[in-house]
Parts: sequence; structure tokens; C-alpha cells
Amino acid sequence: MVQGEKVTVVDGVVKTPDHVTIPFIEGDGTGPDIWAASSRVLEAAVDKAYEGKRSIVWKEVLAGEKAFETTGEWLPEETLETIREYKIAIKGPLTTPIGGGFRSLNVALRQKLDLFTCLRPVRYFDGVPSPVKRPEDTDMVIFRENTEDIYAGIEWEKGTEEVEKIIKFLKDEMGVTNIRFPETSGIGIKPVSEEGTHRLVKAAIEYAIKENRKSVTLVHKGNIMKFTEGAFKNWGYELAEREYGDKVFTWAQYDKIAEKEGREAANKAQQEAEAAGKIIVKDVIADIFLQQILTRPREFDVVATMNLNGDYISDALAAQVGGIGIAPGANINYETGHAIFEATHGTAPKYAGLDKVNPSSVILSGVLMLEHLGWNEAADLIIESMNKTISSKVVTYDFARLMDDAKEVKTSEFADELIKNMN
Ligand SMILES: NC(=O)C1=CN([C@@H]2O[C@H](COP(=O)(O)OP(=O)(O)OC[C@H]3O[C@@H](n4cnc5c(N)ncnc54)[C@H](OP(=O)(O)O)[C@@H]3O)[C@@H](O)[C@H]2O)C=CC1
Ligand SMILES: O=C(O)CCC(=O)C(=O)O
Ligand SMILES: [Mg+2]
Repeated sequence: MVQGEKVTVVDGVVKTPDHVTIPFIEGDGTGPDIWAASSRVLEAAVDKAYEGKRSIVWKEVLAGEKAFETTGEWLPEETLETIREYKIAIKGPLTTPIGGGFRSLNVALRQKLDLFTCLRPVRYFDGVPSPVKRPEDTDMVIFRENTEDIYAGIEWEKGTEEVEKIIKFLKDEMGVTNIRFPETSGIGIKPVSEEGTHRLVKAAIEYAIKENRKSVTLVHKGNIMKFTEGAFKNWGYELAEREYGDKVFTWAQYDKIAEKEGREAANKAQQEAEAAGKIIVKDVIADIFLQQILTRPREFDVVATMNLNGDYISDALAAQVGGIGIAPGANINYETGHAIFEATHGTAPKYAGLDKVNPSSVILSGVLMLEHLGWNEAADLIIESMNKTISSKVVTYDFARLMDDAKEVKTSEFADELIKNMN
């Protein structure tokens, strides 16, 4: 058996050995069905691209139900240590109980490894059924802040001593008068920081520069949550102008020109910046953004936003290009090089063990992983095969129910088809 080696990261650059060990978490619910299919496709692509000169050696690490059954812990320290050591991992979805029980293991992994960007590219594959008229117009890359916001899980339950204490503090010491029902409220806290915003927006702009993207849109609800979401917008613009002054033109600059010299001058300045290939950094309030991604998706490109907005936006945008069955993602710390690749969807428990769901989200997360490792030839083989397979109308149930004359196949059969179509 081939002995795998660890990925190393030097000055933020990933160095991949020819035979690389990658830790994986199988996942709960439909996780095992999807992982069995996805790992085969990834292995086949690497094999085909490099004819044995390169390979992935999988190393299972435990989290979720499988970890609890084996070790009595939902997220064993050993799992975190292994991912820290091996730098890169890939995972299936993990269940989070609603309204009580333990906090999200998915969020815990992101926070504990400080994987501050949740990167979710949203693009259309030919032939995928979509509810919109021109799904190919949706081509966006979401940069979702992954460690802060109301998603950080700082909250206290109604009726507890802690919530009474915090409500008393807010009323007596902070002059808060607008907690509508103080006796029966739970309380949640929403931290959004300048550092957290800067590193996320920096990652989004760097990506836009590298990938020749036209704009970065900051999505926020800063009219209502002024010092968290509003501050995100202001800090984002500040960072863009301070660190990328010669490469971007921001709407904050536009506003200043418009105020001094009028709108015509501001429009001219933006047009000149566009003609010079500068990236337009703009912002939009989250509610109207959800309308505009449907009515005029071509106006958006790279999107940078906070944790909760990013969660909602991910699923909404996934729907436009065929749904959650084909929505990949990656959790990345661009400074340390640590990354965990995972689908946007959850455990879809009603389909667990049926060999039924679409494995494309995890497979395409694997494609992001191969690209991160610099193994682009293998990544391209999967993309080409995915296009070919879907165009030939051989698809899983989620696409088959929306397509005419499709051949519905199981999770494992879809993987077989992808492997067959690699050439
Ligand atoms: N990163 C992670 O690990 C995540 C974990 N979760 C967790 O997953 C659990 C279930 O969450 P839930 O809100 O139901 O969301 P899910 O994403 O698990 O499922 C919702 C619906 O999406 C569709 N779907 C999901 N996965 C696939 C797939 N691979 N192929 C085709 N269709 C798919 C199904 O639609 P249909 O019914 O129309 O067939 C399914 O019923 C919760 O515990 C949640 O916390 C949720 C999101 C992310
Ligand atoms: O952690 C969870 O259970 C849900 C997370 C989620 O929906 C997401 O990150 O998109
Ligand atoms: Mg989600």
C-alpha cells in the first residue's frame, strides 16, 4: 500500500506531496452513501490524470454520530488535532439538533480551526434543471464570514439564571428599554469585528483579482444593525481603499465624488475605473439582494457577507443553478492554509441509507480540494465528466423529477457514470 504524506504550507502556499494523506469525515444521515460515491470519483480522477504517479490516501477521522458511538464524544480532540496536522480535510454533513442539545459540530470545526472563509462558488452546469429562465446568468462566488455573527452561538435560554442576569444588566446598566417581553425572552449576541471583516473582505478581493472578476459586493443589513452589519460595510470599504487603492473603485468613493461634483462626475469615474480593469467594490442591503439575484444576477460576481446572511444566500443561490444537490463549498483559513471541504447541504436524513441523493455537492467540493492542492488536471476531468453526464440526462432523483426523459440513477450509479465518462 502507498504511504501518504502530509500537505505542507509555506508562506501561505500549499505544497502537495505526490501521495497525499487526506483526513475525511464520512458524515451523518446520507453522508455514508455520498462519501462512498464521492471518494471513488475523486480517486478515479487522480488515477486517470496522473496514472499512479499521484494518489490520495484517505485517513478517516471521526465526528458526529459515528464518533459518539465509538468514543462517547461528538467531536473528539483527536479529530481536530489530525486536521490541524494534515492541514486539509473533506467532510460529509453532520446533524445539529434543533432548539436544544449540542451546538453545531460544523460550526465548531470552523471556529476551532479558525477557518474564517466559507467559500461557496455558484455556477451553472449545462442541462441542470433550474427554476429560473437563464440559470447560466448566475455565476457568483460567495465569501461568507465563518467564525462570528449571531452564528457564533452566544445565547441564553428563556427562564435561566443567565438570561435573567443578562436582561437585568441590559436594563439597569445599559439603559435598554426595548426588550418587548423580558420575562419570556431568550437572548442571543451578535459579535462582528473589524479584524474578522478585514480578513474576509481581503480574501474576497484577492480572489477577485486572481480570478479576473469584475466586482465584490458587500451584502449587509446595516440600516437596521448599524454597529455590526453597517460596520461590516464601512470596514469593508476602508480595507478595499487602504490596501487595494490602485486595483479597486468603491461605491464609497463614488458617493464622495457625487457629493462634491455631482452624479455625472461619479458615473464617469466609475466607468473609467471599469475601463481600466479595476474591481468595483459595492454594497447592497440583504433583503433587496435576495430579489436582485433573481431579477438581475449578472450584476453580481464575488459576494462578501456575514455568517447568517451567507447561510441563507448560499441555499437561495444554489436553487437558481439546480439546487442543493450540486452546491459545493470550502472552509478556508488563507493565512495558515488549513481548509475543510464540504457540501452546502445537510444530512437529508429521510434519504439516509437509500443510495438515492445527489453526490455532486461533495464531489464538487472535492474538485475545489483538488484545485487547492494544485491538482487541476484531475479537477478538470471531473468537471468535464459532470457536464457530459448531466447533459446526457443520467441524473439522481432531484434532477430527474424536474427533467423530461431523464434516466434516474442511484447515488452509486451516478458515480459509476461519472467515472465512465472521464476521458
Ligand atoms: N454543513 C453541514 O454539515 C450542514 C448540516 N446541516 C444539518 O443537516 C440536518 C438536516 O438539515 P435540513 O435543513 O433538512 O437540510 P438538508 O440540506 O439536509 O436537506 C434539505 C433538503 O434538501 C435536499 N437535499 C439535501 N441534500 C441533498 C442531496 N445530496 N441531493 C439532493 N437533494 C438534497 C432534499 O430535498 P427534497 O426533500 O426536496 O428531496 C432535502 O430534503 C440538520 O441537522 C442540519 O443542522 C444542514 C446544513 C449544512
Ligand atoms: O451546522 C449546521 O447544522 C448547519 C450549517 C449550515 O446550514 C451551513 O453552514 O450552511
Ligand atoms: Mg446552510
